[in-house]
Amino acid sequence: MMAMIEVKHVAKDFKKPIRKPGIVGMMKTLFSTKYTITNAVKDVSFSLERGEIVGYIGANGAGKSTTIKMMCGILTPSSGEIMVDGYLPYHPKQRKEVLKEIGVVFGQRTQLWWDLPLIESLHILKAIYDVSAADYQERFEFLTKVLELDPFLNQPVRTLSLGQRMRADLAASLIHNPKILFLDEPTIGLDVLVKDRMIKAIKEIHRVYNTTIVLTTHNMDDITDLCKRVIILDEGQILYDGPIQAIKKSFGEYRHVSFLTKELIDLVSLQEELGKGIQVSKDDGYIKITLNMAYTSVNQVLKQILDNYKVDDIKISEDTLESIVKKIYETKQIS
Ligand SMILES: Nc1ncnc2c1ncn2[C@@H]1O[C@H](COP(=O)(O)OP(=O)(O)OP(=O)(O)O)[C@@H](O)[C@H]1O
Repeated sequence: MMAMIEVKHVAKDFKKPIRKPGIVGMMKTLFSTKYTITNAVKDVSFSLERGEIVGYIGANGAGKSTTIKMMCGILTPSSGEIMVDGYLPYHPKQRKEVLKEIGVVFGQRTQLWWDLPLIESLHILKAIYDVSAADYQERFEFLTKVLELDPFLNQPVRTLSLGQRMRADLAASLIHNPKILFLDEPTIGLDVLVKDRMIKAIKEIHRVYNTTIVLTTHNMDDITDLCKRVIILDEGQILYDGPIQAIKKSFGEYRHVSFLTKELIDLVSLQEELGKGIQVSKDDGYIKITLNMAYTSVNQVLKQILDNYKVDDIKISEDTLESIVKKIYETKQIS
């Protein structure tokens, strides 16, 4: 079966003339042949099957938006090839076909007509995408329900709150029932409640339409809630592509036991007492023990603490995806 998205050895370089200061410099810049080259994306390959949801993550400037823009046909790769449902998105003759297949939400800016009521924007999109009346009605009802658009359908987009605007944008990106949805920071700036509703709606859309979704975000909760697979990008290259569970496994062999006691504790001797694979530190009044499960167990550590100290409070935690990903960015490697 053909993959829904196939990215093959794609690279993208941006060429920018080196600017010289002042008006004379500006004139010189115009005729200059000197450039700086940014290799925003270097040799990236992956493929997505129909209905997959993948988290495309990486630090600022890693090349995420550049990849998304190439998959949407806004930018052309410097080398390599991208196929979206069998079409080249940046090919002038195939662009139109690809646009029918994709929906895009850029959290940072709206795609809607600012002064028009949402309902009118949806009507315009219906005409642009040539959606039949029956299809439009079915999707409109579904989207109005899952995204709770009713209260503000008749308001101009510029008067919407950020949460309402994001929901409106998501509805607009889906009115032509695309097979693929690109979400670039869809929950940026949203409060926890609104964010949760947005995530729920995306899940429901995926359940009903089996949409292939590429999600770019800095919010690891979104990734954990929505994706089974992540692609981690670093300086234009893929550092990891696989199940979230596997990263958690390879980095998640650490547990943290934190306890509160009134007793005076010498951290160095505590560390020696507890043995191999243990690190002891202070954390907000608590004594924090980080243990490597390859050497010891939470049970063992708990027993030692409770046998030896009078404990007022105790907490056990594991690394969150957030802290694991931070470690991966820092060490730039994955075991
Ligand atoms: N049009 C452009 N012209 C020149 N350089 C660009 C252009 N677009 C992006 N870049 C550069 O390419 C690199 C990758 O940028 P990109 O926007 O893809 O990163 P990102 O992973 O989406 O980052 P962020 O999380 O900050 O959105 C950056 O160094 C950026 O400055």
